[in-house]
Amino acid sequence: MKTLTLSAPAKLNLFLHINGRREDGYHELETLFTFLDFGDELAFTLTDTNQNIIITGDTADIPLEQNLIYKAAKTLEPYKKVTAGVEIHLNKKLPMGGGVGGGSSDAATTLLALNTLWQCQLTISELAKIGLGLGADVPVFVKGKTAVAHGIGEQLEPMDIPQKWYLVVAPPVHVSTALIFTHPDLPRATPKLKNGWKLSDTGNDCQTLVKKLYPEVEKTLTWLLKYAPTKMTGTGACCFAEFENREAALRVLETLPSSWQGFIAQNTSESICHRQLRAWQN
Ligand SMILES: C[C@](O)(CO)[C@H](O)COP(=O)(O)OP(=O)(O)OC[C@H]1O[C@@H](n2ccc(N)nc2=O)[C@H](O)[C@@H]1O
Ligand SMILES: Nc1ncnc2c1ncn2[C@@H]1O[C@H](COP(=O)(O)OP(=O)(O)OP(=O)(O)O)[C@@H](O)[C@H]1O
Repeated sequence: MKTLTLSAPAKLNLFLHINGRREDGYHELETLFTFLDFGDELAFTLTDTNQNIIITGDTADIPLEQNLIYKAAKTLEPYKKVTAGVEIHLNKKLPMGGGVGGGSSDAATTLLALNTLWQCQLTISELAKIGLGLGADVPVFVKGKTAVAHGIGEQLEPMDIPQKWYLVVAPPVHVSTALIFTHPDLPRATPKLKNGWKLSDTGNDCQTLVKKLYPEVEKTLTWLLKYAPTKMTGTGACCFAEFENREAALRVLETLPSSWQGFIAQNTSESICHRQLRAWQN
């Protein structure tokens, strides 16, 4: 059996507005998702042992039952049309809980890969619906197109945006998404954008609160802003600065303080996972 190796790319929220809070505690969002050509790598190999889902690689810190890769595979099990288990090897490159959606992207890549390998024959829309049960950010990775999202992040309107280079910096702090979304000081009443909006008029509604609670995030934003337009992604802690070309981004990466981790990448209108999966199928 051949091994199917796919990326689980990072996402950036190029803006993130919170428009309201729903009765179930989730928030109504308006956010622009794009994908980066950098991410985790997952290798899928079918095994003879039915009912068996084995995860190897960089998963040591995550209990199996909570691992989004495992959860995604378990969710697809009832749909499989072949008698086979799977071994999934994870090469983790994205900071965990960093706002770049690493866990959600791993889950989406797992759904897409196993839908093919296990011949589940689910459509992308059906997979996205299943993915929403794993996390608000999973559907956008399943659909794999740069998009403005509404609802809790699942109503997606694909959008063409220019390709840029990004320097993404992960300060050494972990921000809990749930903590930010339950905080009394989070602004929750940004109006929906009107037609003709410009990216320069948008922001991240979580940023002021996260800066206050995590001074390392404030330091990172202040440092990056010396070089380029900068925002935080998701609920942090990662921050990204936007550049017109690779060389400019690389020059700033080379001067990054040593306690911060960073990488540079380009945004892609389609997730690289989708491109790789198509190439494998043909
Ligand atoms: C903020 C974003 O990162 C933007 O991309 C995401 O919407 C978060 O997506 P995620 O990590 O997949 O979120 P989930 O795992 O579904 O939810 C984590 C926690 O975030 C809060 N949450 C998440 C999404 C949303 N629209 N409203 C929320 O209030 C909920 O309190 C939930 O307990
Ligand atoms: N395979 C996985 N990779 C990363 N995190 C995982 C995975 N499985 C479960 N998790 C859990 O999910 C949490 C959130 O992970 P993730 O990296 O998606 O956060 P994030 O980048 O902040 O995403 P978001 O922007 O969607 O909030 C982690 O703290 C971790 O405990």
